Amino acid sequence: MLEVREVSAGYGSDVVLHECSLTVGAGEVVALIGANGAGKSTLVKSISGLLTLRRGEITLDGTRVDGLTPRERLERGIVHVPEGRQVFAGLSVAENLALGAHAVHESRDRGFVERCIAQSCEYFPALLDRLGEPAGNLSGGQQQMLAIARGLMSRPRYLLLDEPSLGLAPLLVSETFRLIARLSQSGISILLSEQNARQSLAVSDRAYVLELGRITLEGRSKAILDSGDVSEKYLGGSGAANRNPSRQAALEASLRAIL
Ligand SMILES: Nc1ncnc2c1ncn2[C@@H]1O[C@H](COP(=O)(O)OP(=O)(O)OP(=O)(O)O)[C@@H](O)[C@H]1O
Repeated sequence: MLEVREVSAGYGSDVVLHECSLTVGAGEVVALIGANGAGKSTLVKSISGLLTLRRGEITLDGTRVDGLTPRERLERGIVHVPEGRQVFAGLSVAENLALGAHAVHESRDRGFVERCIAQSCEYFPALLDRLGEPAGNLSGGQQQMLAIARGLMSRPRYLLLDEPSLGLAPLLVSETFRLIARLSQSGISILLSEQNARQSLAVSDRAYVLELGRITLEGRSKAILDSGDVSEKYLGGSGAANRNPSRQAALEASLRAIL
């Protein structure tokens, strides 16, 4: 089990998360839902190690991991697929995927990497046809698939998906949520950070609602969906991302730190 206990975190003098606690059990899909700016990405970055905690602790199967580097957490199976896809546009699809394998395996053995690519792309057959092309040539939806496939190259036990449906056309959004269900069936535990509350609740076992850096609601996803406890502001759709160049630069730096 992945356990986040009373975690506070932030940037500079700003405290964004206030004593947040959540768990992701083996084989579970857990949704972390909240509006733009609620702190979802900050919580995900705290778990993967891109952000240092101010307070609290994070354990994996009872062992503290919050003192570990992002790479050490990756090696223990905590894999972060960051918001905004962040594929390396100038590198080929295969090179982007290989980076995922190299992030955890020192071996640069070509056969090994090729086997990893074949396994990861079982979920994304369309990528197999385009391995030699620059990732920048792919559509937005395909780049999102590539970002997830790159995460799978690291053989996750706990996959942290940050806003995977953001900016995708409705058909691709549905496809992304179907993919999450398939990944879960293969035994990967998933923390799904999303603004798209309705579909996240539909695909997850349990959910937490994050508002202004605080967990304000938690429970079985179906019960939350049925109860109407989550207001229209969460169920209204995917919302628009709060994008600005400096934030985009910070996101890209995050990706480089993971890989
Ligand atoms: N790198 C950063 N430096 C400073 N402040 C940041 C940084 N990243 C996020 N923030 C701020 O932290 C708060 C929470 O942002 P966060 O990205 O965690 O929210 P979110 O729920 O993931 O929303 P979004 O959908 O916009 O990603 C916001 O006020 C945001 O402006």
